[in-house]
Amino acid sequence: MGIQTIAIAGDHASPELKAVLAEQLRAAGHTVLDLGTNGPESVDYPSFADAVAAALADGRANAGVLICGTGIGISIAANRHRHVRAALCHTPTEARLTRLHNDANVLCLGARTIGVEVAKDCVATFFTTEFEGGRHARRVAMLG
Ligand SMILES: O=C(CO)[C@H](O)[C@H](O)[C@H](O)COP(=O)(O)O
Repeated sequence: MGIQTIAIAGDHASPELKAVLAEQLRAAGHTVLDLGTNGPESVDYPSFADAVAAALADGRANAGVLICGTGIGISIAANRHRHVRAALCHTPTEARLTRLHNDANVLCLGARTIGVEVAKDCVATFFTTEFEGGRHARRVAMLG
């Protein structure tokens, strides 16, 4: 994917993992736009999906990472936005294939469902894998 400006956000399940992943992304040379949340207070995941979607829409970021407890709610919310292709990944294989086949622009992770090392591997794979194009470009275009 090359060096990106990456918007990262999540709900109250996310801050610890988010901090680790933000540091990983910065160490890899990316610019990180942290859109919260940064504390343990209970918040609502759709707001954070909307914040990353807005950053992608207005050009403040080229890609995103979203985290909630399972990654499910925040991926549902993110995919309500037509310009977002958010992929919930539990393995680096899924992270690789969603970049190759779906040109996913937002990686979703579950802070309560995968370990930090697997999450880091998913991030590393997602942001170093290029979209394959070809037959997959036709299908991605059909997503609207
Ligand atoms: O949306 C979710 C389920 O797909 C996330 O896991 C949320 O983080 C979770 O629902 C938050 O639950 P909590 O009991 O309010 O911490």
